[in-house]
Amino acid sequence: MTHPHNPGTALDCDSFIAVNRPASNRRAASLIARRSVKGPYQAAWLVNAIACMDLTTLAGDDTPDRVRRLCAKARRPLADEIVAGLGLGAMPQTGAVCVYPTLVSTAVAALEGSGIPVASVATGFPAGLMPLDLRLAEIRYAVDQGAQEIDIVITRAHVLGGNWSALYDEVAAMRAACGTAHLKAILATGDLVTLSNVYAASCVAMQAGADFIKTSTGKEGVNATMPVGLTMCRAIRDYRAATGHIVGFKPAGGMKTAKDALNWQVLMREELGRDWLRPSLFRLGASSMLADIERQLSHYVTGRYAAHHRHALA
Ligand SMILES: O=C[C@H](O)COP(=O)(O)O
Repeated sequence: MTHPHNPGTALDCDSFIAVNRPASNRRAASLIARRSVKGPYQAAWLVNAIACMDLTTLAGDDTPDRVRRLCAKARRPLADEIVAGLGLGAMPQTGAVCVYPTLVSTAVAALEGSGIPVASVATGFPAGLMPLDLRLAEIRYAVDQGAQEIDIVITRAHVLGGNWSALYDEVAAMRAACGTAHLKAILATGDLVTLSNVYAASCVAMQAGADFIKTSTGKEGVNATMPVGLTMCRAIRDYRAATGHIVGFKPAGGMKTAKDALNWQVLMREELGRDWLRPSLFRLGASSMLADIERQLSHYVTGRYAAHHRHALA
């Protein structure tokens, strides 16, 4: 991740706004309905989605072998004939590989020489219900293992109780524990009830120094949705206007199709502009989206769909 760290600001609860859900739903629906990306443009956007993907495995039965296979896929996400058919000069690579802390060293070794960073979830992922000192120790462990990006989870109770200073202090302490690693703050928006809470939590995470704000762990009942994404993008925009600091966005959880990859990029393009359509400011967190992207690109190149089992992994 080449973008400089977000230095954060003091806590500023006056920056919160009330978010109108029906209006957000309408705007999110119209964004998708109005934009249809076809042909070579679609292929280019799908290749960009690969470059912006945090290729993820966060399952209870993860093993070093699974992580090594995932890392091999991160290095070579497309078959050679697709890369040649698209006329790409080089094999694309994913934006990062995202794993649990105990698998960071395996991923670092498997990605050696590729330049692909390892992201680690931490802070008692996915619920975060652990004493703060243990959550901070987990961050330091993941960084020591070689993680360059840390995906933290926030204490949802701080949001639900409106305890903004506690949320700010928690994220600021996590920011400090990350050292030079980038901090991505998972808001677990499916647990936050209102879009106004999503907006306020976004503001506090950014003020406390988050480099990215991320929707979901993939474990909540509701994961990344467009109205939530819209709300978070508006918070990023407003934070930049107020402070000049630039923060990235990561939708994550439940995204499985190439169409999802296109829709999220349309949201970025429309709400934050072209500058956000790159891995330093945009990531798609997904464990099972790459296969459909590869399938659609294969169709673009060959004119026919390969069987699903041809693109089984990730
Ligand atoms: O951060 C990434 C998510 O945990 C992935 O969620 P997913 O397994 O639903 O794609």
